[in-house]
Amino acid sequence: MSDRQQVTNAKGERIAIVAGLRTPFAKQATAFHGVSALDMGKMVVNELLARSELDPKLIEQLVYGQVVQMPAAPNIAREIVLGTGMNVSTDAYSVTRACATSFQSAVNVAESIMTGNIEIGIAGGADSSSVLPIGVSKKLAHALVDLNKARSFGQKLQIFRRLGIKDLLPVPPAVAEYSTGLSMGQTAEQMAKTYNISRADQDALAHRSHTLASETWASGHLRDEVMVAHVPPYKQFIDRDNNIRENSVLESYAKLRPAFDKQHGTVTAANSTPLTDGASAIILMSEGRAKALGYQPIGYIKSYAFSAIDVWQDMLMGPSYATPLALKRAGMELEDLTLIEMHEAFAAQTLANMQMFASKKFAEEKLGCNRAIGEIDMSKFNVLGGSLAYGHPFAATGTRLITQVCRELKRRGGGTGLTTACAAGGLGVAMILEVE
Ligand SMILES: CC(=O)SCCNC(=O)CCNC(=O)[C@H](O)C(C)(C)COP(=O)(O)OP(=O)(O)OC[C@H]1O[C@@H](n2cnc3c(N)ncnc32)[C@H](O)[C@@H]1OP(=O)(O)O
Repeated sequence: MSDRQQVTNAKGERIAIVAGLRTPFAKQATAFHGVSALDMGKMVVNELLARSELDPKLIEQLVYGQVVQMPAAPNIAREIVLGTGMNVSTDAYSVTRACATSFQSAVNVAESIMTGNIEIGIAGGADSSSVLPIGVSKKLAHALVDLNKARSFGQKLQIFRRLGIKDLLPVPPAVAEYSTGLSMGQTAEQMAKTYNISRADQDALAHRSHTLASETWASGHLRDEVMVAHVPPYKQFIDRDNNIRENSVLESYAKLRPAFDKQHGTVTAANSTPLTDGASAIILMSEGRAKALGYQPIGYIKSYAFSAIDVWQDMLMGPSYATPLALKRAGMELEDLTLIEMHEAFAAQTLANMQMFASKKFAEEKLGCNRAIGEIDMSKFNVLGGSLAYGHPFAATGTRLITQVCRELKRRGGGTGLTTACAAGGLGVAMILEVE
C-alpha cells in the first residue's frame, strides 16, 4: 500500500472547500440559552446558502453531526435539510466522532465526491451545552418501563416503592468517558502530571490564546466567516464569540482554583475550554464543478487521517498520532507547513501534544519512527488564538478550524495548513489543507 493519499475524484480533481461559516460561539447558558443544536445548525446552513448564492437543488448531500444528541431528532442532518431552504431530495445523514465530529462529516462528503457519487455537498456540526437531553436515573428508567407493563394499582405501587428520592433527580449528560467514567478535565489533569506541565505554562498558553483571538476579532478578519445570529424569538442577536477576554491579564489566571483536582490540580476554568454553544458548516465540491460554477475555492483537502489510542491514561493525545499519518499521506514534513492549528481542549492537553511532537523517544516508542514529528514553530501555531478562547461547541470545532485556517492561509498568500484535534474515546484527527 502506498503511503500517499490521493484526495481527488476519478478525473484527478481535488476536493475544494468553497465556503465556510459559523455562528458566533457562546458560553453555556448565555446568548444561545434555549436554542438547540439543530436550530443553530439550521441558522448556519441557511446563511451559508444565502451567502454563497448556491442553488439548493445542486446540493446532493448534507452530512452533519452533534456530540450531545437530541433524542427527539436523532438525524440532525436530515432535519437541517427539511428545516432550511434546501431541496427535500438532498440526501442527509448524521455522524458522531466526539470532538472530531465535523472533521468526520467533512471527510464523508469529501469521500462521496472522491468516489464520484456526488459533486456538491455540505458538512458541519453543532452542539448546545445549554439545551441538554436531561435524563433520568437508571432505576427510574427501569421503573418507568415496568410501570407500562403493570396491570393493577398494587403492582404500580410496588414499583414506586423501589425508588428513593435520589432516583427521581434529573441526570444531565456528563462530559466524561463512558468506559472509564473519567471527565475530560480529569484526563487533562492526568496529562499535566504525566508530562510535567506547570500551571504557569498552561496559564500562559491560555493567555496567548485569548490575546490572539481578541486581536483577530479587532482586525475584522472573522466577519467573513462568522455570521450574526438572531436568537429566537428574534429580539436579540449575537455577533461575536463571547468567551474571549478582550483584555486578558495573565496575573488573574493564577488566582483561580483548580476545577477538576481541587487539592493538587493545575487545570482551571481559564486554561480549559468552556462549555460552549455553536454551529459551523462548509461547502465542498469537486474542483471542476466549483470552477464551472464560478467559485474561487478557499482551499483544498490535501490529506487526512484518524487515529485511536486507549482511554484510561492521557487519552487526549490524538494530534500526536494522527498528524504523522496525515503528513506522510501528504508527502510532507512538519516544517513544510505554513500554519499549524491544534484544537486546544485544555492547555495541558495542547502542551502535552506539543511536547510529544518534539520527542524522538515518543516517535520511537509509540509511532515506530526514528525521527520526532518535529518541534512546533510558535510563529505558525494557532496564530489567531485557539479553542481556549473561542470556545468549543464539540461538533462545531472541526469545520471552524478548517475554515479559519483556509482563510488565514489565503491572507498569507497561500500555503499548507495542518488542522488537528483530540477527541473523546482516545480518538484523534489531522487534516492538511492547501491554499493557492
Ligand atoms: C476533546 C475535547 O475537546 S475534551 C474537552 C471537552 N470540554 C470540556 O470538558 C469542558 C471543560 N470545561 C468545563 O467543564 C468548565 O468550563 C469548567 C468546569 C472548567 C469551568 O466551569 P465554570 O466554573 O462554570 O467556569 P466559569 O466560566 O464560571 O469560570 C470560573 C471563574 O473563572 C474565571 N475565569 C474564566 N476564564 C478566565 C480567564 N481567562 N482569566 C481569568 N479568569 C477567568 C471566571 O471569571 C470565573 O470567575 P468568577 O467565579 O469570579 O465569576
